[in-house]
Amino acid sequence: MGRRAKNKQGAPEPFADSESKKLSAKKLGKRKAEPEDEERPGKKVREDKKAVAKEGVKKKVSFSSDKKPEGRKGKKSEVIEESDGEGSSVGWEDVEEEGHLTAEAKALFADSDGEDAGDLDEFDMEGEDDDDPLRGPVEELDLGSDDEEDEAAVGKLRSRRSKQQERPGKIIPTGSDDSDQDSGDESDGAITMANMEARSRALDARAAREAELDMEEMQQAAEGEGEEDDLDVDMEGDEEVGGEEFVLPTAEEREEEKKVGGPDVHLVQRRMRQCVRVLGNFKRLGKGRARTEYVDQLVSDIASYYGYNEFLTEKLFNLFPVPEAIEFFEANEVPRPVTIRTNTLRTRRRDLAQALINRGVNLEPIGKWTNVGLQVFESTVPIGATPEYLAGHYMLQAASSFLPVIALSPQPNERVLDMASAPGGKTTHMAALMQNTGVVFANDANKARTKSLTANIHRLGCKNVVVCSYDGREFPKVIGGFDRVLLDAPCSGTGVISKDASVKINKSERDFMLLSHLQKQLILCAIDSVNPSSKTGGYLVYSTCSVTVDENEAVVDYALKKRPNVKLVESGLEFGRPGFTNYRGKTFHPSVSMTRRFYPHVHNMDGFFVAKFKVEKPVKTKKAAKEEAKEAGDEAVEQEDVGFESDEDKKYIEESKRKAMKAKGLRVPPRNRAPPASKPVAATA
Ligand SMILES: C[S@@+](CC[C@H](N)C(=O)[O-])C[C@H]1O[C@@H](n2cnc3c(N)ncnc32)[C@H](O)[C@@H]1O
Repeated sequence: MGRRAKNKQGAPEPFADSESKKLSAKKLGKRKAEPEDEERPGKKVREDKKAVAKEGVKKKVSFSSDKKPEGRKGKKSEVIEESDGEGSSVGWEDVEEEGHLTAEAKALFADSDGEDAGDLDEFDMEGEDDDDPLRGPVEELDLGSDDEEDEAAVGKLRSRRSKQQERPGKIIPTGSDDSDQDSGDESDGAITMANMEARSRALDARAAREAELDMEEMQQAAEGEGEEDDLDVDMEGDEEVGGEEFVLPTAEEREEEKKVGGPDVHLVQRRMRQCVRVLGNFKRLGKGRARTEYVDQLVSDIASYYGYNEFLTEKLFNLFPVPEAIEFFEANEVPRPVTIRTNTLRTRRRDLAQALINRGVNLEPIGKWTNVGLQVFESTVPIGATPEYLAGHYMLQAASSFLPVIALSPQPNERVLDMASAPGGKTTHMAALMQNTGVVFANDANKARTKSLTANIHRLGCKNVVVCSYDGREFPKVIGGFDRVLLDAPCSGTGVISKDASVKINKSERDFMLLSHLQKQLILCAIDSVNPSSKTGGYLVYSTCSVTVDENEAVVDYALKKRPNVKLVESGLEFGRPGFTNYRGKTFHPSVSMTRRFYPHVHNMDGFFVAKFKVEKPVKTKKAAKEEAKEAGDEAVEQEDVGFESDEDKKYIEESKRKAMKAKGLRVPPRNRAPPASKPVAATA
C-alpha cells in the first residue's frame, strides 16, 4: 500500500469554487452507469478531475444500492463491500466542534447551570478514542457523566460512527491521489520535509486545474440544458418499480404506507431516484401530477431514508436544487476529513509535520488557503494523544473552523473579543495570529465549558488571553471598545450533522425561532462592542456551523437594518458560495452576497457560514437626534440657556460667580464691575 490508503479522505475544498461541483441530473444518471469510475488511478487528468470533484458524490447521489443511512433498516451496504476493509474514513470530531454541539444543546435546552454542557462534552467524546487512532483522548473534555440518557445517546452515536467507519467514506481525493505527472507529488513516496512544499504546490496546481475543468464542464452542462440527456438511458431500469411503471403514490397511499412502517428501503431508494428524475424534467415526465406532489414524496422519502424529521428535511432540502439536495444529505452520512491546526506559538507546520510523520502519521497540508492546516489521512498513533499534541503543538480542529478567524484576521497588539469562545479552537488560533501580544477576551456564557477553554489556552501556550463567563448579551456593558470581535454564535448545528446525527431529529421550528432570536440579540451586542475608531481594526465576524438561512443571512440582514453604522465587507476567504440575497420570498440587502457559505458536499468540510462587518461611528439620523433631544428634555434646554452670552441671564450668572468666588475665598469684585462673562472667573481673580 502506498503512502495513502485507498480510502483516505479527501482534502477539504481547496479553492475550486463550490459552484463547480454542482451536480446535474445528467451526472446523477452517469454515476449510476459508470462503475468504472472506481478505477480512478488509471485515468487521465480530466477523469481524475471528475473523480476528485464528483465521484464521491456520484456514489451518493445514485443512492448506492443497499446503503443504509441512519434511521433506515437495511442490509449491509454494497458500499461497505466495496471498501477494502481498512475503514480508513474514520470520523473524528475535533475538540472545537464538540463545543458547537454542546453549545447548541445549552442554548436551546439548558439554562446556564453549565452542568448539562459539561456532561454533553463528555458524551460527545466518550468512547471514541479506544479503537480509533485518529482520535485519542481529549482530556480537557473528559468531564464524566453517569447520565443514562447520555449513555443511550453515546450508544446511538457509537453505532452511527461504526456504520460510517465501515464505509469507504466520502472519497473526494486530493490531487496527489491521482497518478499524474505533478512534479514533486510522489504519491506513493513518503512525505518528508523536503518534498512537502513541492507536494503542497502540486496540490494547489491540481486544484486550480480542477477548477478550470469544472468550469468547462459547467458550461457544457449549461449549453446542453433542456436537451435530452443520458439520464433517461441510465435510469431506464428505474422506469419501473417492482416490475411496474413508476407511479407516484397518492396522499392516501402514503398514509397507508406509513401505517405499516414505511416501504422497503430499496423501494424508497428507487422512488427517490424517480422523483429526482421527474423533477429534473417535469414537463415531460410529470404525468399530470403536481410538482409539489413529487416534492412532498421526495422530502418524505429523504426523511425516512436518512432518518430526519420532516420539518428539518424540508428546511434543508429547500436550500438546494433537487439533485444537489440529495448530495447534501448524502454528505451528512460521511465523516469529514481529519484536520489539525499547527499552533505557531509552539512550532512551525513543517516541523510539526515531520514530527508526526516520524510517528507514522500520514498527512498533508490542507491547501493554499491555510498555512497552518494539515490533513491527517492515517495514523498508527492516537492523534489526540501524541507528545506533540500534549505539548500544544497543534489543535484538533475542523478545517471550517479556521475560516472565521482567517476572516477576522486579528493583528498583534489589538484588543479582541471572542464572545462565545469555548472550547477555544478559534480563541487559540487568534492568540497565535496575534503572536501572544495584545489581549483576547475569551468569553463563554457556559462556565463549565470555560474549563476546556482554559485547558486549551494553557496547553497551546497562549499568554494573551483573559477568560470570562458572561452572557454575550451583557456586552459591551461588561467591557467594550474592541478592535475586533468574533461572534461564533450558538447555533442549530445543521452544518455538522455528520458529527452529531441527533440534530436530524431534535430540532423543531420553535428551536430555530429561538436560536435566530438569540443570534440577533448577540450580534447587536457584538457590533456595539467594537470600537469604531479603532486605528487597526473595527471589524466583527459572525459565524455559525449551521446552513439555515434563519441563522445566517436573516441575522446578518437584521443587524444591517438595526445598526446603520455597520456594513458588510469581503471576508477575504478565497472560496465558499455567496450568501443568499433572495430566499423563498425574503429579500436581503444586496451586500449579503459578500457573506460566505460552506457545504460538506461541495467543500468537503463542515457546513459553515461567515460574515465580516466593518463597524463605523454611529451617524445620528435626524429622527434619532430629535428623539434624543426630546428625551433629554429640560436639562438640555437649561444647559443651552445658561450660555455665557445670554444677556437675559447675565445678572444670575454674575451672582452665581460672585458666590463661587466668595466660597473660594477670592476677592469679589463690586457689583456691575464683573469681568466679561465669557472669560473664566478664575483667570480674572
Ligand atoms: C459554536 S460554540 C463556540 C465554539 C468556539 N468559538 C470555538 O471555536 O471553540 C458556541 C458557544 O456559545 C456559547 N453560548 C451560548 N449562548 C451564549 C450566550 N448567550 N453568550 C455567550 N456565549 C453563549 C456556548 O456555551 C458555546 O460554547
